[in-house]
Amino acid sequence: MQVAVINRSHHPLPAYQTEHAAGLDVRANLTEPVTLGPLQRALIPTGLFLEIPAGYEAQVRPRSGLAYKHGIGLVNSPGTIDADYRGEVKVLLVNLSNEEFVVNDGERVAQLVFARYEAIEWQEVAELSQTVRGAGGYGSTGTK
Ligand SMILES: O=c1ccn([C@H]2C[C@H](O)[C@@H](COP(=O)(O)OP(=O)(O)OP(=O)(O)O)O2)c(=O)[nH]1
Repeated sequence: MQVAVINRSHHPLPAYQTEHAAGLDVRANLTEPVTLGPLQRALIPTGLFLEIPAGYEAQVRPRSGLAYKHGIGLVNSPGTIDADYRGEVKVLLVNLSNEEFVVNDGERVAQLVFARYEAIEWQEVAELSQTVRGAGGYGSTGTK
């Protein structure tokens, strides 16, 4: 699938790192570093502007390396880039550790996964079909 992109960052376009990688790592496009104290959040610009084909979205997902090594996550995980969005893709980072973290220019802060979605129409009804699960959830099937 081809996706139109304007790259106003000073970094190359995101690229798949391995043959079957689902995500394209996106880099912070910063004029100066951003320091995140414990539990602080910041909207990190990427310099990327997309035109995603109708029927698709881009999910902004966290990177496990940043999460594991530094406790850095996304506030709105996963973020959603709509097909009709023409603004800059931004990454809403949060520091979940108890130490400062500095986001430097070029840091790979998240990954973009492109995915199909279905637009639905509501069919309002009085009752839903019966199932074994019924309304059970939140661990209702056991303790492990
Ligand atoms: O991590 C994100 C999430 C969203 N967006 C952009 C693209 C998306 O299409 C738009 C709106 O996102 P969303 O629908 O999550 O925001 P909202 O809070 O519902 O605001 P709006 O009323 O603008 O839809 O913001 C990003 O750049 N990064």
